[in-house]
This record gives sequence, structure tokens and C-alpha cells, in this order.
Amino acid sequence: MSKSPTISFIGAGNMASAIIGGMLDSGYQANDIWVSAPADDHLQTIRKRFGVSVTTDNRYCAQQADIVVLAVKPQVMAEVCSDIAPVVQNTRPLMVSIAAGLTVETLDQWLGGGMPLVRVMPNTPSLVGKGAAGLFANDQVKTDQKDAVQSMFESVGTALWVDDENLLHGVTALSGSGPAYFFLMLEALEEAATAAGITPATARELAIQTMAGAAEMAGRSDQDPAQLKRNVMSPGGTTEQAVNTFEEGGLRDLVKKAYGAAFERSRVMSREMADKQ
Ligand SMILES: NC(=O)C1=CN([C@@H]2O[C@H](COP(=O)(O)OP(=O)(O)OC[C@H]3O[C@@H](n4cnc5c(N)ncnc54)[C@H](OP(=O)(O)O)[C@@H]3O)[C@@H](O)[C@H]2O)C=CC1
Ligand SMILES: O=C(O)[C@@H]1CCC=N1
Repeated sequence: MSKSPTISFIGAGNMASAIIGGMLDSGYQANDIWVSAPADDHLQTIRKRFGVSVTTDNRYCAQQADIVVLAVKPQVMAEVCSDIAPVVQNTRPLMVSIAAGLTVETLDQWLGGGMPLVRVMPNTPSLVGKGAAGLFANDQVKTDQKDAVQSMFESVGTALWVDDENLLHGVTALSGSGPAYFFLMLEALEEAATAAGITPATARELAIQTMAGAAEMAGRSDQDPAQLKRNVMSPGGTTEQAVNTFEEGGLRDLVKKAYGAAFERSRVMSREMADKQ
């Protein structure tokens, strides 16, 4: 792909918007991007926000593209794929799916077979260039196509390949769903601080800055998170009390359980969708 590729998004929701917003901020051109979805009012919002081309016709959208990004919910993916299959079998773009729990094999069958397919598990912080994505390619994907999809997701954050598709269940439960875990922590901290008398606005600002600062430090430091945590815990001080409370309350087991629930849901979705054929 020597010239900049034309990229079509089928689906115009949270995740498509996050990726498109991040891509435009990092230098992709709006006139190389198409988006389709059923609701014209959503499309008009996207068009006004990003300046991309929009259509309610998925086939027309797919036909424009070197890369087609399937950004609809897993439950409507079968219908969307069989609708665009005749077009993409003819034009042979690289197909990229961001759907949780849908294997390349299932997607390829819905698309009529033999398509180059990359599965990506991205996350919503892509919108601010801080995304974290896991990628897996099937055998039909050529090196230049791999490079193109890697560039696309690197433009909105970190993009790492996995060589076994099953590992994407673990990526989904980690970075795909992960932003929600940290938003939950922010909500809880904000509630606790507000109950102690700090104004909601101040509580939110301090909590967000603390989370961002801790993440930035963990990313840059030579020390592992356990040591960074110990550095905050003065013996006999306040942090020790809080950390001990988390440990005694079973936070680690709860995190494992929550991670496992997301992981298992991804596996179940894969099986259910494969049975749908
Ligand atoms: N949200 C997240 O954090 C993440 C989501 N994902 C995956 O991304 C995918 C999309 O999720 P998300 O963006 O959250 O979902 P949303 O519900 O926000 O968006 C779904 C989009 O699909 C559109 N749509 C529905 N039916 C069709 C159709 N027949 N043809 C074309 N478009 C259609 C909707 O259209 P309309 O606007 O008209 O309603 C909407 O724009 C899912 O498969 C999910 O697993 C992956 C990683 C993270
Ligand atoms: O909750 C979901 O199913 C999607 C996939 C990962 C994040 N959101």
C-alpha cells in the first residue's frame, strides 16, 4: 500500500469514533476515511465532528476501501458480513474486525472465504492517542497490509501482535475492557473523597491526575509496580493502612475474578458466534 489507504468503518459507535478521532489527530486525512451506519443522524454527527465521508449503505462504504474496519457489535456482525460479502469478494480489501470474541475463521466464513483478515482488540483511550491494542492476522494477510494496520493502530497508541488468536481473550479482558476498571476506581475514589468533604470537582481532578501520574511513572520507571507502591508506603503512615485494607479485603482475588469473568465471556461469545453459522 504505497499511497495512503482509503479506510472504511462499518459502524459509527464509541469505538469507531475513538479510533477515527485519534487517527485524525495523528495526521490521517479525513478524505481518506468513510463511515457507514443505519442511523443518519449519528452519521451526520460524525461527519460534522470529523469531516469524514458518510453513508447509510454498508456495501457502498466497503467498496471505497483498501481497509474495511468492521466496528459493529458482535451480534449484528453476521448480517453485516453477509451483506458486504459480494462486494469485498470482488474488491479484496484488507478486512479488520475490532469485535470481541469473533474468530477470524467465523468472520471469514461470513465474508465468503479466503479474505485477508486482521482481528484487533483496541480500547477507547485511542481517542486521546493512548490506546492499547492486540492484533492477530490470518494467513491471507500480506506484509504491507500488516504494516498498514499496525501504523493505523500505532497512530492511536500501542499496537502489539499476538501469534496465537486465543491470546486475544486475555487481551480483551486486560486492555479492551480495562479502561472501565480504571473508570470504576475513579468513581469509587471520587465517592470516598466527596464523602470526606472534598468538593466533587476537586475530588475528580485530584483522582484523575493521581491515576495519570501513577500510570506515567509506572511506564517510565525502572522499578516494578510493587516497588513503586512500596515507595509511597511510609512505615506506620497512611498508605500502609489503605493498602493493607485493600489486601485484607481481597482486592487481588477480586481482580482475578473480574478478569476471569471478562475472559470467559469472550470465549463463550466465540463459541456462540461460531455456532451461528
Ligand atoms: N466500546 C469499547 O470499549 C470496545 C468495543 N470493541 C468492539 O467494538 C465493536 C463496536 O462497539 P462499540 O463501538 O462500543 O458499539 P456501539 O454500540 O457504540 O456502536 C455500534 C455501531 O454499529 C452500528 N450498527 C448497528 N447495526 C449496523 C448495521 N447493520 N450496519 C452498520 N452499522 C451498524 C451502530 O449504528 P447506529 O449509530 O446507527 O446506531 C453504531 O454506530 C464491538 O464489536 C465491540 O466488541 C472492542 C474494544 C473496545
Ligand atoms: O464489553 C465489550 O464487550 C467490549 C469489548 C471490550 C470492551 N468493550
